[in-house]
Amino acid sequence: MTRFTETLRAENQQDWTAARDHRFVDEIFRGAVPADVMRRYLVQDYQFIDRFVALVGMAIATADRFDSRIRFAQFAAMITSDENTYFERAFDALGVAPAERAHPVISAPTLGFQTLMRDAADSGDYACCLAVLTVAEWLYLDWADRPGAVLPEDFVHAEWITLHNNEGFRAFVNWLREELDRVGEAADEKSRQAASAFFRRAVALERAFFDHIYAGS
Ligand SMILES: Cc1ncc(C[n+]2csc(CCO)c2C)c(N)n1
Repeated sequence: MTRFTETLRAENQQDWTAARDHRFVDEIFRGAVPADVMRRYLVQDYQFIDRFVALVGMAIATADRFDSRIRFAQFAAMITSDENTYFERAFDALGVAPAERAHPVISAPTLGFQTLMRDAADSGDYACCLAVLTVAEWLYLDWADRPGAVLPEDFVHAEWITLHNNEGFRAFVNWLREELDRVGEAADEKSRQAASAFFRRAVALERAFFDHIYAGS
């Protein structure tokens, strides 16, 4: 039987591929993302984390197994720890002012993501939470995973790649996919449809997010 996550990706192949093979991805591997584009990207991306952690919280609450709760709890601890100072260092290197880090004008795709994550959490449905989390992680592993690629010199570019293609991240994405396969295959058709709709919205927004950082440059 085809994996549920494979079916979901295939249903969204156009947006998925457009994101994975985006100009941004090509440029970041060459270390050639223009500074103003990288600045816009990271400033907007930084506005994700709050709703993202809330969504992980709902996944912890709605998971059907203790083991799954533990996985997500450990993931939440990792993404909220002080260990990763990438954004701070990147903002320093790119000269992003404090107000722009804390309270930027929120772009339409960022607002779309915030709404999507809120909607998924409000659904109180584990498969719907998983669908959104899986896209956010799996699509990033997919673009960042270029075996043998030489990393760019600038850490702003290089670390954004290695954050999304390291072994720990890969293992977590593999687990997320297995989890969504398992839960999706056990769900009734109506719940599966609901999770599919969240997956679709997430993939479309990932593409729109990459697109919009180039608008106007
Ligand atoms: C638009 C956008 N989509 C997905 C990710 C990937 N991502 C979102 S939260 C998270 C875990 C904590 O870093 C990861 C890997 C991103 N950064 N920006």
